[in-house]
Amino acid sequence: MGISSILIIGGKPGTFRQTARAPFKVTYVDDAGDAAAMVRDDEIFQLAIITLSKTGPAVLPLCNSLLEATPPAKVMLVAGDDELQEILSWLAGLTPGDINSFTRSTAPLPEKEKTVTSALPSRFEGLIGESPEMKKVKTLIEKIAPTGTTILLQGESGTGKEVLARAIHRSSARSDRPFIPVDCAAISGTIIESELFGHAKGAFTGADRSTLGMIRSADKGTLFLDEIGELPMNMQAKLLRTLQERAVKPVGESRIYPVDIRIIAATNRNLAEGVKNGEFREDLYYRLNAITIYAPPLRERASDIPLICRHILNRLENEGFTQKTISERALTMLSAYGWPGNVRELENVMRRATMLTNGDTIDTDVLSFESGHMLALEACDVNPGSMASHEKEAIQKALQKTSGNRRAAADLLGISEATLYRRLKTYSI
Ligand SMILES: Nc1ncnc2c1ncn2[C@@H]1O[C@H](COP(=O)(O)OP(=O)(O)OP(=O)(O)O)[C@@H](O)[C@H]1O
Repeated sequence: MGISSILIIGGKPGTFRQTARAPFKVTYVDDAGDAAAMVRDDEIFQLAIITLSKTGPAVLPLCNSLLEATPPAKVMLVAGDDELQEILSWLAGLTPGDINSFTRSTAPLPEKEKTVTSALPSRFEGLIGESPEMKKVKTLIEKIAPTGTTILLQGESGTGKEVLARAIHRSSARSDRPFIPVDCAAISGTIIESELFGHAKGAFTGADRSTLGMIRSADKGTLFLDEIGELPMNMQAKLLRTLQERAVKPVGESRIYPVDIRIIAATNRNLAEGVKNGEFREDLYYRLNAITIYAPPLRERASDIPLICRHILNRLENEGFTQKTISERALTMLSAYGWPGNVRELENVMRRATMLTNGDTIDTDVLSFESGHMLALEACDVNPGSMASHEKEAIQKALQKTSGNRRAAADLLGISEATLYRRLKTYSI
């Protein structure tokens, strides 16, 4: 079944930002009656967290609806906002796989400590790879994670920089405190200051209550600044001051608040180049790259591909896909590919292949990717001609699955409609 979906009832507005990038769907509802209506309307939740101080007597019928739903949801009752806040910061650090172990360990009225301990994921969970390149990275993490040093993660998109950051957090003394990821590229320039540093009530139009901001939400924990190279110059200056003074000044406030955070920053750009071009502050660059870890691209650790594929297949099974294995021939083909999108692209290829495979075993006929990136084809029993025929077959299967709907087929194949049209012409389909 593997529904990665959580319902949260009650709680203070503004406390939920921590789970904004959590790798599962989170739905927030203020009112227990509304929540019960959603369950009656057949919305499926894997876990419901109910704040008792906000729900009153309506909690009983709601619990009944959740427990009687098909499949039944796990229910966790928390007393008030403080407990909810603690659980949310902890959820933000989980992966979809963790959710299963978490819910397995959750009784309707859990003892908090017991639940927390049994749900704690292992340090390197989600960081799959036994190649010499990955082993080097893991050894480095073991050495530097406990020191609390600021770390800069460099690597191409999709190489697993966020996975590495979570592993560092878990291996540190801060592991039971929040891990707050911030995608600097995804927050618009106008709100980034208040998102990061918080704001006072009335600081600007629409600021009807004060907020903590992500930096203070990460107090005693780890702040993961993804795509740091995209941070606007004025925010770079304010971040630098925060790091130097270990204090935050929210927008519209005159006072400053001390914070104790570990920073892990990540970028797929060459930051040193950015400094040279005047796009990134040199002082902040030196502050951030006390230690740099390079996330190796997948093509440089192709020996990890079979392990990662198995991991992805397990994850897909947890999401509700039927169990599949992968043929040796398909693995050989995957190992010959250049993976410009790294592990993220491999996940997409495996997801598509799983959807297109009717039997138990994923084979080469359902693997589709840009053949321009094939490597060393002569080293395996695959040649560019067979690659084209596999691609053609994958397109035909996708069109069959979508009853000829080209847009849906393009989505299934993970390519644009324009690319699909070009391929249809090329292969005379
Ligand atoms: N070593 C790994 N083992 C298993 N899965 C991985 C590994 N590395 C990355 N992934 C998976 O690949 C996907 C991309 O990882 P992640 O978001 O950490 O990459 P990233 O380098 O931060 O990408 P970007 O630069 O685009 O933000 C995620 O779904 C992650 O779970």
